[in-house]
Amino acid sequence: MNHESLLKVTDLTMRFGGLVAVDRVTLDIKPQQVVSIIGPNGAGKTTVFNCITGFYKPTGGEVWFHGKAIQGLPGYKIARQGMVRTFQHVRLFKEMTVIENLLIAQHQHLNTNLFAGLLQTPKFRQSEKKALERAKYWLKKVDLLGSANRLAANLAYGQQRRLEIARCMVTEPKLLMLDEPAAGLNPRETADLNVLIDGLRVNERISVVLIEHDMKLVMDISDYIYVVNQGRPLADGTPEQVRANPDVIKAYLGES
Ligand SMILES: Nc1ncnc2c1ncn2[C@@H]1O[C@H](COP(=O)(O)OP(=O)(O)OP(=O)(O)O)[C@@H](O)[C@H]1O
Repeated sequence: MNHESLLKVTDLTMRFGGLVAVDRVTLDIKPQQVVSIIGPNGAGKTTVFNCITGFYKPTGGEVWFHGKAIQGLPGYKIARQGMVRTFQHVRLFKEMTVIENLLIAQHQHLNTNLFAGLLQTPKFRQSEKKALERAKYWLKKVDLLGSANRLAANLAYGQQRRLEIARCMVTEPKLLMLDEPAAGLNPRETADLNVLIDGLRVNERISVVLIEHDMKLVMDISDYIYVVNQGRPLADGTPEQVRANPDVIKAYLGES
């Protein structure tokens, strides 16, 4: 295993009965890299995410994160090792306020001891204070500080998507996985997302993997791109290399 890698996936395979949804996909994500996975609808991108993040148990292949084999571990254990994700569809606690969403994410992540909470031990109070500071820091970053006490359900769609990213970031991950973060956003919101993701790499020094259909965003933001087609790797390279790859042009870019 290459110790330069943050995430290394080799020959990842996922079968559903007779369907091979993911067929020997290989990925190599370095620290502080933004990497996109692209491909047409049904290519297997979300299934790759589900296998890596522990929502599915892959039927084959290896997943190494930070030097440890993690394939087959449950999602919560993988999340605690510093890999967190968003989903294609917004998944917030809609009946809670914006800031409560960020506080509960930290409780879930740290598995805060309820007993310590009831007793209000100094250690517990200290960690509550830190959790609140982190929540405020991320609300500011995603431009939602003014909406801290609104119900998540009452936010505009673009704000909900930003809150999801903040909810991941308060757990201080090493790797953030975003499933179609620009879907449903207007061009201005997509441009803001571009700046936000770039800031995660530069300021927070984390890596980001995204599944995305917005080619402008993908080409602008990615250090490296993997293309999958019908579950199989089709091509990979820098945005320039992928843009110039005849197979990719034929299969995808030529379509739009
Ligand atoms: N739980 C499941 N059971 C059976 N088949 C599944 C399951 N999840 C995904 N598939 C199938 O696996 C294939 C890949 O689906 P997947 O959602 O990973 O594609 P995708 O590239 O993410 O598509 P999109 O861009 O539309 O989100 C599809 O044929 C899909 O129907």
